[in-house]
Amino acid sequence: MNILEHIIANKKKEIERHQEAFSIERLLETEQINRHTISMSKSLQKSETGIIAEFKRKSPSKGWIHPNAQIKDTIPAYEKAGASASSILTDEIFFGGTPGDLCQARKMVNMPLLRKEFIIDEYQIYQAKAMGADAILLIAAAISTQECNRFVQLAHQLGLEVLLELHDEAELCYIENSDTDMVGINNRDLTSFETDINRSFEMIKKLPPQKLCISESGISDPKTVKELRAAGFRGFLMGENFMKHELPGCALSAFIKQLKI
Ligand SMILES: O=P(O)(O)OC[C@@H](O)[C@@H](O)c1c[nH]c2ccccc12
Repeated sequence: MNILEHIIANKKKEIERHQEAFSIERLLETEQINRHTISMSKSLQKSETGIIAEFKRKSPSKGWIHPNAQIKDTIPAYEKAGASASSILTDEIFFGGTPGDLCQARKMVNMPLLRKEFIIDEYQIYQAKAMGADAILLIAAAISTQECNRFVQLAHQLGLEVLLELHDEAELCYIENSDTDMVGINNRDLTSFETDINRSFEMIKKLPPQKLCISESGISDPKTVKELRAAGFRGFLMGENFMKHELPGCALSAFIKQLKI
């Protein structure tokens, strides 16, 4: 079993547990379910920098990055530093996040929030809305094209935007029939953890020119962001580079200053 399969096997059990504790009917009664979401794609389109700053305490590839990071110390600081959006990991076992992290962040900021999760079931999309997310991630490698289309439709019904993550050419078929708002190219191979920024440069040539493209993972240099922007990317998803610092918001602020030079 590769790591992605391992995560998904655990996710299935987690979804069952969550659903038993809190049914879809109950999610539909929560406060955030009717909230007007903020458009992440528009925020990226109008931003000069396009940084999506991620909140991630640990990862399967790096182990613990910032075990005691707090939402209250990080997410408002990301917003103040000029993040166009924030991505919040809600996976507990592998990434050290909690659903409560996203709920807490929602109360503190007005920037768009992406629920970073391994979505394999409609239930998680209702959950994302109830937590206060504005957008969800769908990972092509984790779902079929049929599931992808179904999940995009449900997300849109709930007012959530969709970031569809692709890794290689074989996954281009996922964008053919689905109406995703943003396409992400993950520079990290989720089965081997290797990162290669050239993935982004190669894949963008194959994407329809009108798609809003985001480069994800392994970015640490403002020069790389500038090159990716010149190649057509409008969003840059960065986690470890900020989270490895005691104060991730300060690290983002310094990065954005360098980007503007
Ligand atoms: O910490 P990095 O290398 O800057 O990467 C951030 C983000 O792209 C990465 O966390 C990520 C991209 N796609 C994912 C899917 C699931 C979990 C995590 C991810």
